[in-house]
Amino acid sequence: MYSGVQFSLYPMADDFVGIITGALGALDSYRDRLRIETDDISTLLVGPPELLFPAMRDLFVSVAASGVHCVLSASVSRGCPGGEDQSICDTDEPIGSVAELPRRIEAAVRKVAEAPRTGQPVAGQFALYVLGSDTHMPEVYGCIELLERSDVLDRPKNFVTKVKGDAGAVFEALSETFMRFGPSEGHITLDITISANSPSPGADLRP
Ligand SMILES: Cc1ncc(C[n+]2csc(CCO)c2C)c(N)n1
Repeated sequence: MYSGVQFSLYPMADDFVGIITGALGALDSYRDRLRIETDDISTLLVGPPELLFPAMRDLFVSVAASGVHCVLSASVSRGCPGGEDQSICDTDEPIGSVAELPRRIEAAVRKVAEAPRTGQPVAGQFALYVLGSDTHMPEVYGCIELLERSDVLDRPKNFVTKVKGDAGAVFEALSETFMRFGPSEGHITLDITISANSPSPGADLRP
């Protein structure tokens, strides 16, 4: 199954080139397991689905820890038809609807509870899109139940769900959403925005 992400980091700082280039160094420990390609718009990660969010978390937290206001925008995809290079995406993890929804939510809640915390608060919003499926809403509501039970749900908004909390919990909840919801063989995508250190009133409150 082809899985990967195109993501961009936007640090609101004069030295954005140095910050982005330095942040990409945080991916070095993943380079043997992920195909990584950077261009002027974004960085591509292709590889096992369980590595995509830890890699983005490490990169994002490495920048956010400096206090700079930064935003990460990501389009994550698995099961995209026609993808080449699938063997690098091999995984032993259970993917998608291999069990009834309540069991998958339980397993995901446990994983988020066990995820290491980073001490870095983040806010974000995302949408889960289950493509080519007429039973997508239970999967979306299941994912929102996971967020609520993991204490990272902020609130629903038009077209997206808002999340907040420690980066460790938020990235793990998004990873679990990617791994456990939607059909096992089908195509799903997540459209994600994560922010840290925003000067907006009420943003990023310590969880
Ligand atoms: C994760 C990530 N990858 C690529 C870019 C695109 N980009 C914008 S400025 C810059 C540095 C100068 O080359 C690069 C690579 C991004 N913003 N974030």
